Amino acid sequence: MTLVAGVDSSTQSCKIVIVDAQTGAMVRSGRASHPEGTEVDPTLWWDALLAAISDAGGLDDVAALSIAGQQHGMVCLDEAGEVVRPALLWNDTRSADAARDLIAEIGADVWAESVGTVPVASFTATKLRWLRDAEPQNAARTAAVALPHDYLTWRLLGYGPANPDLDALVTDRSDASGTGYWSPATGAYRLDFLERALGKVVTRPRVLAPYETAGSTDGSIAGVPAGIVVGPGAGDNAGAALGLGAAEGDAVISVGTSGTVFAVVDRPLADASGTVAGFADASGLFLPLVATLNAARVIAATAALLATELDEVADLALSASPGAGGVVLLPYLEGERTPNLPTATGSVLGLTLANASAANLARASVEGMLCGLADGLDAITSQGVTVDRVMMIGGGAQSPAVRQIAPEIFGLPVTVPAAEEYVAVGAARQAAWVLTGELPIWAAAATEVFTADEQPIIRRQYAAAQRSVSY
Ligand SMILES: Nc1ncnc2c1ncn2[C@@H]1O[C@H](COP(=O)(O)OP(=O)(O)O)[C@@H](O)[C@H]1O
Ligand SMILES: O=C(CO)[C@@H](O)[C@H](O)COP(=O)(O)O
Repeated sequence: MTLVAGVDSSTQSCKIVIVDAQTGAMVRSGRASHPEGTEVDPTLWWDALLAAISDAGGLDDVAALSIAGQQHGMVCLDEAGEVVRPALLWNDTRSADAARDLIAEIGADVWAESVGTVPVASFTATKLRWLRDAEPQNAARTAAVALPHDYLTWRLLGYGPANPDLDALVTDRSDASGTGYWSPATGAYRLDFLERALGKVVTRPRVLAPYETAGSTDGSIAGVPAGIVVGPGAGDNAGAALGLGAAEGDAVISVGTSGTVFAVVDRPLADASGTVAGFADASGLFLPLVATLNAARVIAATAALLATELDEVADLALSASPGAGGVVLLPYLEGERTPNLPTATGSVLGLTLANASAANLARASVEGMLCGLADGLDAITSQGVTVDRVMMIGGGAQSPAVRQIAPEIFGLPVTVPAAEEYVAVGAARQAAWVLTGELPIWAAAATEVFTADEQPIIRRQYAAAQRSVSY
């Protein structure tokens, strides 16, 4: 049996799966935690990757490996291969003003036509503009900019401070498309956009084709044997699409640290409103995507508010009626990206003596979080993307309340595949593709389908609450 490995270096943790390259059957897995915060030293992600590999029993019998990861994070390297400053993550909103400036300079429509996206604080380009203005000494020291998964791939291939070849950095289409200076439509960097953001052009990772090899491990890293073929990797959402085998007609909703809604389509999208990001996918196609900053952790925050556990929040939420008796939670606990409200905070509205209960607050938190994703799904279909099936993944999809309430809000059945690390599975599938030259067809995961009558009151009162709050 030939084994391949896939990694998901996500916001909260690093996960690795080791599977049979031919069938995708799980053999073993491992994980390690990431530090909290919206800026993180990338060397700690590297430490977590090595810890996850060890937790999974090592790579001695693994033939190929790919790394997928959280998108957009700004990893700045100097000429010596040292990290210049902690990486700003996708959910760090300090570059909101930089996003506004970049749009003002050339116009949202030019951004969308040129690179498929309109700047928001999440994207790498806006973080680079922030660096240029706020930390010019660090901008001056920056010789290369990479994304989280690019940095890990580079380190895995034996590069780093001891072997600082910045020209050896590689990435893939899906993650490159989240920078704001690479075009999914042309497959080329817009160096003028990179220069506009950072004030200079620096080394950036070479963009590999979906099944092009990045190289092989060289045996220089303790715990990583020589000769493992390394794939180009992917952004985490594109990795999940590959892991699920998402096809035309499928919309995937991920309830992880971020909330995302995305679909695989055969043409690049350019939404000048900025709501839908016209990303590339990991198979050579395209991945229109809407992201929110507030998803699974809204439920965790509600558990903290109610001084209880996640399971109890779900039980409470399911004990309340649709609409939570009129209580609405606008879940902007980390600011928000869609809608673009980087400085917003969360609000609870509609409280009365009659409805003020733990059950209604629990339901309102699940409803509010899902309403943001339902708005995202609408934005994607309004771009002409056909959706026949909604699939829901991510840690938050393990909540019985999220599963059962989602169809009331989406107005569609919601398919939840068996709990699995689909980003890491997608990376493993890519590794098998790179190894064999053929994208393997793996059996689809078992699924559970959740249905419910649509409850229009939920989105109606959520929309009214949004209109009533000014930011
Ligand atoms: N049963 C559950 N109910 C609600 N949230 C959950 C449940 N299980 C896991 N989560 C949440 O899912 C999140 C992790 O999901 P995951 O998809 O791995 O995120 P990421 O990939 O962004 O790190 C955590 O915030 C965790 O609290
Ligand atoms: O910013 C985006 C997508 O544009 C996020 O989806 C990040 O890629 C983080 O992913 P998770 O850690 O939540 O999986």
